[in-house]
Amino acid sequence: MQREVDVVVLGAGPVGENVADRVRAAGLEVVVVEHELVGGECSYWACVPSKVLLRSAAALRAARRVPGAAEAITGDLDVGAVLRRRDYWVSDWSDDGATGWLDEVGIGLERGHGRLDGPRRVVVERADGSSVTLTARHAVVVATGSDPVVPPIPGLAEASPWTSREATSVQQVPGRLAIIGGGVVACEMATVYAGFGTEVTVLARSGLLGRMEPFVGEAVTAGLRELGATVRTSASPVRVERGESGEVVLTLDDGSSVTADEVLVATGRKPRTDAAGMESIGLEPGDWLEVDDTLRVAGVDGADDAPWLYAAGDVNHRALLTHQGKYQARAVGDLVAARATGRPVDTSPWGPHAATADHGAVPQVVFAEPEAVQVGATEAEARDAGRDIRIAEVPLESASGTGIRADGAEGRAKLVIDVEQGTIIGATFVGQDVAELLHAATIAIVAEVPVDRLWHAVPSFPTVSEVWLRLLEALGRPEAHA
Ligand SMILES: Cc1cc2nc3c(=O)[nH]c(=O)nc-3n(C[C@H](O)[C@H](O)[C@H](O)COP(=O)(O)OP(=O)(O)OC[C@H]3O[C@@H](n4cnc5c(N)ncnc54)[C@H](O)[C@@H]3O)c2cc1C
Ligand SMILES: NC(=O)c1ccc[n+]([C@@H]2O[C@H](COP(=O)([O-])OP(=O)(O)OC[C@H]3O[C@@H](n4cnc5c(N)ncnc54)[C@H](O)[C@@H]3O)[C@@H](O)[C@H]2O)c1
Repeated sequence: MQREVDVVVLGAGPVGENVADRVRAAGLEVVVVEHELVGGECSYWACVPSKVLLRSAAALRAARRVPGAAEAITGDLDVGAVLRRRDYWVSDWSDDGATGWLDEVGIGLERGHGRLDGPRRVVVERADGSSVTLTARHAVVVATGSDPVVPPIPGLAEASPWTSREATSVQQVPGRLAIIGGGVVACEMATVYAGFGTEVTVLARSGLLGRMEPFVGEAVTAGLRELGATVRTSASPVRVERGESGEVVLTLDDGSSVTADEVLVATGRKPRTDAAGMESIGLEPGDWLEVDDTLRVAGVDGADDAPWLYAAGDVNHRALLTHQGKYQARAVGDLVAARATGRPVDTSPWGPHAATADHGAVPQVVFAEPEAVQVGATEAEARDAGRDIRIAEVPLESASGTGIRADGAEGRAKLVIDVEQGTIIGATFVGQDVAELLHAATIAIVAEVPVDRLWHAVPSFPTVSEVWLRLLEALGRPEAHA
């Protein structure tokens, strides 16, 4: 079967859905191709279930830190209720709601495995063995996301390790969980399972959350240990074995071993481009798709006269985050629609058709214990880039709102300021509930607000946001100009 449409979107995760939404809003005919669930990894096995699994224990910990509320807590975390709330949020792994929305807005859905088959063509193999060839009049947008990497540690693959999928869709909580990795998934899942009462051992070959400011990893290491987890840094498994009893034994490089009921691999992601027909258009299967700021894929057959292949979301490796992928989706969806309908195109930096923020303004919240958030550059990244910078760094509890919120609350806040520009280029916060502090920093970076002007952005008393004032005080009041 053959079908011609304006635009084909390969992959209906959060990013593919948003591309299709923008293209459809411009009146074009668009089909999304999905071989699993509409809504993608984020909705069913990643962001949504993980944050729901984290939330109940975080709320309980927060209440325990407030005398008066703490005394009202009469029991422990109800893990069964947490899992049921997770099941609700993932719609019991049904995408009926998502496909209903596609119907409502007039986006076509082809269920099946899609692969490129030369310029502008996508072949979809359906579950019943039939296939359809979709030809795109204007563009194909690849939004196929990423898969977890399982490192080649002897015995690991044979030991049926968990990936983030099993960890977020768990029905029977294990008594002991070993986690390989020290990144975001490792820290969030260690927080979830330690909160459930599981004996958690994190095996990180270096410190935790190594891409953030060093104080973040230190705070999360301490936070996880306080929850009862064992955090072993400089520890690498060299062999993994699941015995007949079902236990998993991990032998480490120092000769010691860890025994657990399950082992979670949290060692990064690889692109879903291995079985997507990349070779048919001159690209290498299994590679991340390199794009420019308009999300156009480089080095593609048949694109000499007019661009036709774009990639958004995890698959382009710019930022493996739902919100950033959806930002790219809005830019590329509108760009494809503008090009197709002859409307003006603006790919200039910060224009509607460019994903400029990907370079220096990507926000991320790590929902660990404690929360850790960052936008823009760390001090080390700024120094490596040769920038002339100033640093402001203060304890979170220097704002009285922090102490009112929770007894014994501790944390840290840090700004990286470009001296020449006089603007913030990086911000990091760690501590309870800092997630909601982040967007102010993102706005300051994207809008390039002069730090001197921030003295006029007055945070309310007594909120945690007053830490912004403490940060400005650390930098000093601006001088009046003669
Ligand atoms: C445990 C975990 C927690 C996370 N938490 C957060 C968070 O809190 N916040 C955040 O911003 N990010 C988070 N992320 C990252 C986030 O999940 C991803 O950045 C996001 O899912 C990327 O969206 P996407 O649409 O690019 O890819 P995906 O969500 O992976 O969607 C891609 C879709 O394409 C389909 N597909 C792939 N290949 C084909 C093909 N050939 N044919 C047909 N269909 C295909 C897939 O089935 C899938 O539905 C988390 C990730 C993990 C693993
Ligand atoms: N809250 C959020 O925003 C959120 C939550 C979860 C995941 N994510 C996204 O998902 C992506 C994947 O997360 P992740 O934690 O899997 O990756 P990551 O890149 O954050 O961390 C990978 C970790 O595994 C370690 N590692 C890599 N190879 C290893 C090996 N062979 N042996 C031992 N350790 C090894 C690394 O040193 C690192 O500590 C991230 O890029 C993140 O952006 C986001």
